[in-house]
Amino acid sequence: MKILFINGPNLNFLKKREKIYSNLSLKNIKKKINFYNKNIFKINFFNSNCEGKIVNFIQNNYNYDYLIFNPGAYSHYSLSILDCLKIFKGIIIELHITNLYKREYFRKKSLISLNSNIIISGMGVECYYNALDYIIKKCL
Ligand SMILES: O=C1C[C@@](O)(C(=O)O)C[C@@H](O)[C@@H]1O
Repeated sequence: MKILFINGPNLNFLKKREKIYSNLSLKNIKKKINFYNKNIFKINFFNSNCEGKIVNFIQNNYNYDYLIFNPGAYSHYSLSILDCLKIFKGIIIELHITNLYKREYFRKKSLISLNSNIIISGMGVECYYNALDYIIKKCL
């Protein structure tokens, strides 16, 4: 099973951001997730603060089985990422550490969700591990 694991802008600064996000860094999360890598799945990690780089990465790997994706602020306005997700062949799991519905009005709508199969929002950083657990259970 081949999984893309993408984080969008400012998630590389997770630990330094507002308290609502996490006291773990993205590096720590990746370390934990690496347990699943090779042992169970082939996971391809990517994070970027640049919209075009995210689009390129998805295009180059459009035939993966799953995409676990926290698009960060791009969730709310990136048509180019939405368009590019339409060519992605696998299942798209969109993640948000915070509960978007409890936040500012401009965060309540995710454009990306138009093309997501699953959305997890408000579970904290546990959402990353839960997305992987979901995939494991689907494979049983
Ligand atoms: O960068 C982020 C993180 C986020 O996607 C989340 O994980 O809760 C929510 C977005 O609104 C925000 O811009």
